[in-house]
Amino acid sequence: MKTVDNYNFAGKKALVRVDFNVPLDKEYNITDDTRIRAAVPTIKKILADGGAVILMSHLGRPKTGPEEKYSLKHLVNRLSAEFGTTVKFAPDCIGDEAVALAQGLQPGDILLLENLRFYKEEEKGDPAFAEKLASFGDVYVNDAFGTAHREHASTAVVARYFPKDKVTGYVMQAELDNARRVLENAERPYTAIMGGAKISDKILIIEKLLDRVDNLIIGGGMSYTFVKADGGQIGSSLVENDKLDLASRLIAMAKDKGVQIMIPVDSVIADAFSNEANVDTCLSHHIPENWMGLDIGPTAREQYADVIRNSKTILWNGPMGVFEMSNFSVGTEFVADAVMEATSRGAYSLIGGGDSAAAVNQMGYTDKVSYVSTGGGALLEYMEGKTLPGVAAIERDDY
Ligand SMILES: Nc1ncnc2c1ncn2[C@@H]1O[C@H](COP(=O)(O)OP(=O)(O)O)[C@@H](O)[C@H]1O
Ligand SMILES: O=C(OP(=O)(O)O)[C@H](O)COP(=O)(O)O
Repeated sequence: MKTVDNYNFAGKKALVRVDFNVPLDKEYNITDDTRIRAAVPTIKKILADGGAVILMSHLGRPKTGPEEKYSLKHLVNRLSAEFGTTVKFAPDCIGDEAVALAQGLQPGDILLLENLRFYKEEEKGDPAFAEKLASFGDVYVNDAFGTAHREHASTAVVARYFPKDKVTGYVMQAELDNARRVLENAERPYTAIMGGAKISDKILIIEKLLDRVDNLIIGGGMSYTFVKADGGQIGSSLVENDKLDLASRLIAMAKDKGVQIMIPVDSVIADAFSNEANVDTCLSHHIPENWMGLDIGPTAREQYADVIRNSKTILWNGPMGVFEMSNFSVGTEFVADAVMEATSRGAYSLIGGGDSAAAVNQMGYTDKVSYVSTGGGALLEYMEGKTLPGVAAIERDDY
């Protein structure tokens, strides 16, 4: 492996792709800094060698250019405090100002570039955009495990401009080492728990996981696409209508493969997406019009906890409900409790994803599970046996 440990950064400018896609509240305070803390050792290694660091990341999923709530400037104070230096900020990730700031960097300096996704070229993997980013550094470091499943300009394409000087960081190495252990040696019963809101990304992964797991537990916003596909009435719950056929096929496929697929029998419902909304409980197949499922219900909780407690390997990505709101956090807490209990009895529990890590931290369980990964989708894709583009771009000489 080409890693930061085998590279001397003295006198070099390191272009470091990190995953600083952290949750922010309405006042733009960081509500969970797991991904920032994770990136610190790599940055410190570069600085200790006598290098300078140019940090680049995305934040959220901006659709049409710059937006205040997706600005990485909200992270500057946190980073400056962490490193005991004033972290410089380029308010545009490319262009004259960024060029001048990068050129002026001295050993020990840190520059943070504005959100790469303010340019559509980032997600398109545009080579000209990647080349502009590449011009800032002498060496490319990819430490963004959470985004390693994306073949974007900054996560993969940029590596082409550093044929000899490209390495992975400590986050990437630790994550891959840990995930590989589970991938190659999962004790049974093996249970995957999937939830959250990124349905179209994660539903595709289920098919591959069906070849590996004994139980597949579905919760969170993803549930209602399955409930609707199964003929249920889901009110105004989150749904991806173009994935209904796929959801039906997955239910049938699980039966064929002898995998127990679990969809929440009941849900906590609300008449608005708010903690102040009216709240009730009902069967997930009979959610009234204009009400939405925002958490798994009391029966589903018990059923899920039962299966989890009896598992020997647990892979969990995505909260069971809108855990950020106290009225809809019980399902996630229940599942977290069961994961913790199974772990204390010797199971290996791997929990991944920005929001999932935040949920586990919020409950104080981080040290009571086997490993908390900074990646959600990336972890799942790796666990289905895929080569991650962000890793391939570093490892392959011909990328
Ligand atoms: N039933 C639901 N309806 C709408 N959103 C939900 C529901 N359940 C969970 N969510 C939201 O899903 C988000 C996390 O999804 P996701 O990004 O897929 O997870 P992770 O970041 O852990 O990979 C959380 O913000 C949570 O509020
Ligand atoms: O938060 C992330 O992934 P996750 O929600 O799967 O944990 C990563 O930063 C990737 O973000 P993306 O799914 O918008 O490419």
